[in-house]
Amino acid sequence: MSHEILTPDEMAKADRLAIEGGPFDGYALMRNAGAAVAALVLARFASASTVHVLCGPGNNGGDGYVVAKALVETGCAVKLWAEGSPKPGSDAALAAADCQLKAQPLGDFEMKPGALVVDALYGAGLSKPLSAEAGRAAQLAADMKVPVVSVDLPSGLSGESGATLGEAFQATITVTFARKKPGHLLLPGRNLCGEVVVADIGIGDKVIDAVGARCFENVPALWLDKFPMPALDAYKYSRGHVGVFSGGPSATGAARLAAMAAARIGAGAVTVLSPSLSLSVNASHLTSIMLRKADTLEEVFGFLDARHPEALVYGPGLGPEPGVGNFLLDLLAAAENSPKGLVLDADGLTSLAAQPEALFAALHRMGAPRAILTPHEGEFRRLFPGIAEDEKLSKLEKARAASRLSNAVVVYKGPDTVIAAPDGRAAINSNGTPLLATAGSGDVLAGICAGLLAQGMPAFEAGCAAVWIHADAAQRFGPGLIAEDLPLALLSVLRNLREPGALPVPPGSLAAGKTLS
Ligand SMILES: NC(=O)C1=CN([C@@H]2O[C@H](COP(=O)(O)OP(=O)(O)OC[C@H]3O[C@@H](n4cnc5c(N)ncnc54)[C@H](OP(=O)(O)O)[C@@H]3O)[C@@H](O)[C@H]2O)[C@@H](O)CC1
Ligand SMILES: Nc1ncnc2c1ncn2[C@@H]1O[C@H](COP(=O)(O)OP(=O)(O)O)[C@@H](O)[C@H]1O
Ligand SMILES: [K+]
Repeated sequence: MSHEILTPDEMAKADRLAIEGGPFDGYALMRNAGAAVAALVLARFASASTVHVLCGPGNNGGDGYVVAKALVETGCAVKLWAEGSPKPGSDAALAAADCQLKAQPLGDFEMKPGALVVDALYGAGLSKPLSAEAGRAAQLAADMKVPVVSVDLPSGLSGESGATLGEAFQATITVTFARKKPGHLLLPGRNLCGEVVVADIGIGDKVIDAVGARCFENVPALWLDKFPMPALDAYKYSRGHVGVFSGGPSATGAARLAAMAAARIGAGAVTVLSPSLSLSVNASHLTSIMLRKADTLEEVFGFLDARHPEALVYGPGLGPEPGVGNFLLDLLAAAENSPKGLVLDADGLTSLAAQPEALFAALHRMGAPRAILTPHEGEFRRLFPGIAEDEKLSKLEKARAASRLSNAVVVYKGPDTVIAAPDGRAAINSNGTPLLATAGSGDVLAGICAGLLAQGMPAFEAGCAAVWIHADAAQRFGPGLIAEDLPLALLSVLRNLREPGALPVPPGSLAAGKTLS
């Protein structure tokens, strides 16, 4: 795998293990890193009039000295500006000594239009806000609109959290090493990095495996081998049955969006469970989706006993009243009726904000994580106030803590959606698009999650796949997208995922692209 995401501590461990295992020592890794940045500068910015390399006192600065030396040797005009000087005996000190250019103090930094800035001030070791001089340099680069190549991370950005400690550089391209860090994908970091290029500096996959990272960029390779394929002898119920709870007469659309999405992602049967007052409005809008009256718990149990749905969607359009939450708790308390899979979204989360412990206890009683919670920022804050308010935690750590607490897969939504499992695995999504910021798109996501759960996909992989597919569908549809468009836009995503060779076809299954007609 190459989509692990390493925290700065994990990267430091990789660095240590790589040096112990050879063949590269620390300075050789630094030379490889600097050479990769210099090669990118030459490939992308050959016409820059002058390359200004800004070096800090640590190893990030060490990389900068290597870049400056390599560029001078190819004939580039290079100026070197330094804040502090490397510790004697460090790799960075070796790099500074090997660099023939004399550094000027960063406080005097100036440049002309047409230049390029290589930002090698601070990377993984950022420990405090940028100094006034470094902040001024970042501002000058922004004001003069010169391109900035940041080494490892834009200086001022935390690689751990994606947050800034005061001022930060706005990079055009960030060159990082071996693997991405959370700060490259979490906001606002993702915006500050520009394009992220991962350079191989000789830290092999075995070393990365030994680090044991449990966070990944959410790419199809993470879940494709668990993606459901209908067996040749499939029938509608064996392909998975999803039940979606509908709201009252003026709030039924959300459930239908979820239901359509569950069907489009491949569930063989979908039933909308509707209060009697909403039956006629639901009936007038549903065709292949089934409809069943469910005013009382007994009626819901009747459906569960008769139809054994593999997954339920509870929340969209139900209303935030505590009674909505109590209904769910009563449903979950009846162990023999406990659904195999559950997606809790929107009002299903908000209605339990006054008694989250009761929900978490019920989810723990369900055993292996079979629930997916899909809170947006506000819902997360309501359900997990203690975690949400902890400013020391990144979005990644918050999602992980919430997942452990609730024994559910948590899909913490937003432009940088994080999916976390109680066992510590997590994924950060990077194909999100602001086109998804449209009413009802979350309901569609809940339906995709449930459709995948119902087809037997494990909860973590189902959450990851749903988030990626949802965003890919929006990208493919393009501007003008509204939530109603998303279920149909899934077709193009699915077709692409199922291209011959993209998915393993289990024996006895339909070959990719074939239909049963
Ligand atoms: N890991 C790897 O595999 C490889 C890593 N490599 C490179 O190493 C980089 C990490 O190096 P690093 O650990 O030396 O940290 P770095 O970012 O240079 O800063 C530390 C120094 O800066 C100081 N300092 C911090 N913030 C400050 C501020 N705002 N204002 C002023 N000072 C501040 C801090 O001071 P202190 O906190 O100790 O007071 C310390 O002196 C990594 O990003 C990558 O580029 C490559 O060579 C290839 C292999
Ligand atoms: N700027 C954005 N970039 C990427 N994804 C976004 C952005 N804004 C919203 N989304 C996604 O759109 C969906 C919105 O869900 P939600 O807030 O529950 O909306 P609704 O309740 O209207 O359905 C989520 O999947 C969220 O991650
Ligand atoms: K940097």
